[in-house]
Amino acid sequence: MADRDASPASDSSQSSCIAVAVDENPAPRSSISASPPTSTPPTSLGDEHSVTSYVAKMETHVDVQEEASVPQEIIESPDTPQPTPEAPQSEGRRSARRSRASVSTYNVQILAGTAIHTPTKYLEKHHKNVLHGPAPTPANNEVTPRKRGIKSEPKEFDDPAEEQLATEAAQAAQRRKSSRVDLRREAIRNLAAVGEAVAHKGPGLLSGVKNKVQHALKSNTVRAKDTKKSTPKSSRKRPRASKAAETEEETEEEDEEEEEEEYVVPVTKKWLQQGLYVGQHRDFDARLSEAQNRIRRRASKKTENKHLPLPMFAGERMMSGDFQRDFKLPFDVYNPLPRKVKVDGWGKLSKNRFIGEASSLWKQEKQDNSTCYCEPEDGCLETCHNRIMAYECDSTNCRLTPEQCGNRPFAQLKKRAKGNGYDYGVEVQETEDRGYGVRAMRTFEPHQIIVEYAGEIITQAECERRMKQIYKKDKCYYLMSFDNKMIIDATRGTIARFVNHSCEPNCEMIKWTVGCEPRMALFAGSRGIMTGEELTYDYNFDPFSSKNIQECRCGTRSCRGVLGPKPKHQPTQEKSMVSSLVAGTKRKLQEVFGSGRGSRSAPNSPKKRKISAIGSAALAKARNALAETAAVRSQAERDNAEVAAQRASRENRALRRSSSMTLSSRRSLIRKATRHSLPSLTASRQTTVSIKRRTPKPMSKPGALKPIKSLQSMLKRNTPTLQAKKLLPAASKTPGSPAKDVDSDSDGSPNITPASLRSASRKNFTQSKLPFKPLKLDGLSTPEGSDSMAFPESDDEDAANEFGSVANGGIKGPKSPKSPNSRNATSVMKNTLSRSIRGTKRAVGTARAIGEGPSKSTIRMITGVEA
Ligand SMILES: C[S@@+](CC[C@H](N)C(=O)[O-])C[C@H]1O[C@@H](n2cnc3c(N)ncnc32)[C@H](O)[C@@H]1O
Repeated sequence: MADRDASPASDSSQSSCIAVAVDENPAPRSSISASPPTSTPPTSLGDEHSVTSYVAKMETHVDVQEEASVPQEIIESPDTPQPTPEAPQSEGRRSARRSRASVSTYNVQILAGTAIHTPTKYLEKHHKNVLHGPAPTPANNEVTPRKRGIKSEPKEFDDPAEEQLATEAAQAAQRRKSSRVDLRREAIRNLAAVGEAVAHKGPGLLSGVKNKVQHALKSNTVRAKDTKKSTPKSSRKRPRASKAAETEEETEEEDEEEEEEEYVVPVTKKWLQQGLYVGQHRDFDARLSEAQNRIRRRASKKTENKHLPLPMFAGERMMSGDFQRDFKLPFDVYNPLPRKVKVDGWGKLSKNRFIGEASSLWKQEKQDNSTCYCEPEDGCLETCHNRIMAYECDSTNCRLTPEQCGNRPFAQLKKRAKGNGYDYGVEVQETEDRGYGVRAMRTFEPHQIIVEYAGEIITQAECERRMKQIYKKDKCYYLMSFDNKMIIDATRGTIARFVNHSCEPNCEMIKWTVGCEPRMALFAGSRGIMTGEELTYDYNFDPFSSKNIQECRCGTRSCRGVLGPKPKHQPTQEKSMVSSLVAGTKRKLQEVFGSGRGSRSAPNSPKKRKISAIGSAALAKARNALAETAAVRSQAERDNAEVAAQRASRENRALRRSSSMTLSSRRSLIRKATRHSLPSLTASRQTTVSIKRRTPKPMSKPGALKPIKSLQSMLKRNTPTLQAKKLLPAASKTPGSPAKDVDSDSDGSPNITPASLRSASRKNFTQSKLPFKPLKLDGLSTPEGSDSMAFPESDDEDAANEFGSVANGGIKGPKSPKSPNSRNATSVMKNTLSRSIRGTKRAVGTARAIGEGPSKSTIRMITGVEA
């Protein structure tokens, strides 16, 4: 056998046999340890046998289990027949097992207490061992029979090395056990001390403490049914509380009986097992493995919020219950990543492109220039003339360097576009119910430029063609009318085309002139923009026909309900004002042609015939003029309907924008600066157009006005015609002027009612008498091409006088200084007619421009095809 033992061909089973042989014929252990070369190397000290024979290892374990299950009494009973070494062995195999049992296997790391990794699957078991067991008492502070059985087994070691190892292992085990026992003993001592204290201080304290403990640890209380089963009833000792407790009523004792069955598990730290914030979902059970938790979570089918991990359950209140909204980080820490959204049908253009005739048309239109007179210390801020007029400063119209000048928004934008996504600051985002929208990825200061509305610049004719042919079936239009004859079609354009409408917008679309070219851009409103906000502006929608009116889903408080104007429901006073102006003109025409009551000429005189002939020709013209007036009126009515629809929100916004730029405030300020007594027409959609002397307020918006001491001088320099202000008092003293009406209010803020306007129209549009030509405000012209804000020139004054003379007595009336008696009546009438019509148109245009403010009078979205 020894030969076989040394044989290189022997396998593990063979070595098992060898072990048996060794037991029977004692031989030096060293020969046994000479394992065959095929065996695995030892994995631990004293493991020689186990590594050479897997079966042997298992057997050892079985033996230990068997011994452990032998009751103590049986082991210690003298009656029990004990196997003696001399006892005959029925099988050699049995004795082999016995001999192997004496060779215990040890894991050095576990013995030394350096084993740091415990597989998760053992955790629960370990957890139970440590936490779930009943509190030990000194009485049961003894080793279990199983362990005792192992330990008490006498061991005989042939090999001194082996003996030493066994001794060391036993000591290590003892150390571990004793430290645990020490802790338990200490805990028990503490409990005893508490019990004593309770006994001295009475039952009140006991019940108080008991309640508190029960309350605090209620959530950690578990039933120990399984433990109860395994533990003999006699060994389950509850801590004796006190004599007082014993005197409690039986009912209480019954309760206690129930409570006895429960024991408290101390609160333990839930260790993170992987990743940051692991186990932060509510149903996480620290005693289960990650995988088990995952399975449980899936089984529960609860939808979990997938946002960034939170501190344990923080914000849960916000995300559930009444709030029901997703968690959002504060804006100042929130920095969304730029995303690129691909939108079908969007051809990107980064700057305007003139199409067809539009280019030549634009060049034909002589653009006004503006120059600023700012000093470097002014920095082209609120007081900059260019800024007021919405002109961008550049080297041609501003003396400041780009660094000094603060009125170059489009240049700023260009620089910004070269940066990264955050610099650019806007991105397309899909909205819930309004298609795409645009949101801010950064903050914008009040009135700061955000993005340019650029696209193809087309003529009105081209726009109509496109609408009828190309965009006929489209639901979204990207057409923006920003000039009398120009339209920006941003179907191919910048991202600004995606900005949605809101009745309470946070941005404004404003037309600027940059290097003699019109450009449109979205500017932040007076509140500024926060990161993440959706950008909106008021479309001032022109739906062309009622068929194209779309429902507004802006969801704001003052939502008008539709993107277009609301259906006409009530005639406004503005409308009546416009109609009365037109009616007044008609009446005058009738007066001119003799049908009026004021005609004094003889019915059949040659003069009358001549006049009548002239009159009939003029009448035809007048009819045409009336038709034109009617067209103007219908347009005005349409606008009025829109005005009515927008009134509420405009008023609100006007209030909010008290410090922002309005057309009227511009005019008011300019007039104030030039010390004209002419009151400004307040941009208002009220039923009466109030004329007030306003105290200009400071404004921060680009192009806004601010009371400035230098403005007057600047305007003097800039506008020589303003020198004519000296003539103003004379003008205001003109007989028949509405000066009395205007100054009727004691506070100097008179109202102009439709009646007074009517009388004003009869009395030559007294405003027209102003002998100066104020600064021409860009973007205020009527759709017909006449500049509503340009006051009549000197010939208008003449016309007005002539008109006045007609009104005051026909051709026989007072003569104008520039209308000699010899002037042909025909030309007088022609002039009168055409000017009266022009005056009416102007009045209508002015009335329209009044509530619409700068640029906005013409800037509007267009949708749908003309009905
Ligand atoms: C210039 S586009 C704006 C971008 C558009 N949402 C898109 O997806 O392309 C104008 C169109 O957007 C929609 N829209 C914009 N604002 C809206 C609002 N407040 N309510 C409903 N629809 C709106 C309308 O269909 C409108 O014709």
